[in-house]
Amino acid sequence: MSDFFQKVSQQYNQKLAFVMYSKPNSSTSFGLLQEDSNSYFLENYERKGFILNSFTSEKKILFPLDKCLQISTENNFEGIETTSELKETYSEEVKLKFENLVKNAIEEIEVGNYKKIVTSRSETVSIPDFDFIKSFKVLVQLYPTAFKYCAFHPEIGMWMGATPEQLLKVNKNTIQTVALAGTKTKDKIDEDWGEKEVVEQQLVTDFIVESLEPFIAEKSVSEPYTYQAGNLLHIKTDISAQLKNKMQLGEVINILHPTPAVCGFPKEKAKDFILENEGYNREFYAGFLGELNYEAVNQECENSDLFVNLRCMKIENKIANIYVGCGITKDSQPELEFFETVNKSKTIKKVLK
Ligand SMILES: C=C(O[C@@H]1C=C(C(=O)O)C=C[C@H]1O)C(=O)O
Repeated sequence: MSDFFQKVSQQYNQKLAFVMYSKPNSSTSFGLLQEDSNSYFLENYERKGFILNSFTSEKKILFPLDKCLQISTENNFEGIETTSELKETYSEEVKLKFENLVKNAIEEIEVGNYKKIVTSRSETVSIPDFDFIKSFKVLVQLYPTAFKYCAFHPEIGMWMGATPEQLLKVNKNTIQTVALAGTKTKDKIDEDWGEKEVVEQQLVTDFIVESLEPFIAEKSVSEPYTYQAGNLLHIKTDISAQLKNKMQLGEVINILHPTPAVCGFPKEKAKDFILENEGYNREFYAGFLGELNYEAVNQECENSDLFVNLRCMKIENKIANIYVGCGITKDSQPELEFFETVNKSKTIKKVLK
């Protein structure tokens, strides 16, 4: 085993916090190994470190840079098997329960209370022979364009994922974000997007652009385009702008998170619907994670690189809890939405084989 993974493995054996991650299109994995057994939480957005922020923002775990050993490795993991087809397995009971949640959301949207609600579910898979280092390597190999990570913290256990969605990238005063929504499988690449997906994604773009307006200048918004994430395709719009005041980073994050891509619109009402109706705790799923105020090499500035925690799982006692959701609008069909979550769960299930 390489030195990098040996250190991570020792860290885990001592039940000390760590995170390892590899950014989109990068050939490097980074690790932060916390040197003490304290729990650190983010109190303000001037801190430097790796943050794991829960969906409701109740928990903001920080791996402070000044308390961590920083390590890295090149991603040339040889001999890792990454190709295998998955059987679809789900119970009728699970399907019915999710379809009822979706129906409930559609009814609320039809009476005009919401424009969009993102409903989700968690699914458990038994993993008696799970090896987190091997699974992380497979994630990195399988999803080069995603943000891949594996984090362990005594407060929250082990989480792992490969997300296609950037929440916010900050470089000097330039900020970048995306509106990502609408889903179909890769084999439908030549079919046009349906009206439902186009409307659903535009709503995310409009929310982001309108709510960032007071904080930004010189914005640039791309045309929506098709973006591949594993076996799925999404509609994506790239948004960039100049931040008027760097001190407003925390406010910008609070405005963006959770976006209508993972929560709904109007935001606070949709969050309440989710908390009251989903019937389970999302914890860190659909929260965000990543680098906060890292010193950029050769630049006199600090950079942040944050991602929405999607296509992820929590590992607990030889069980993987996989989290998957989908955006519901008035035109949603409950059964199709259920199958969308089944397709999304394959991203993670592939690394459990
Ligand atoms: C909610 C998830 O994904 C989000 C919802 C999407 C949709 O509804 O089409 C697409 C991409 C993500 O913004 C998830 O992966 O769990």
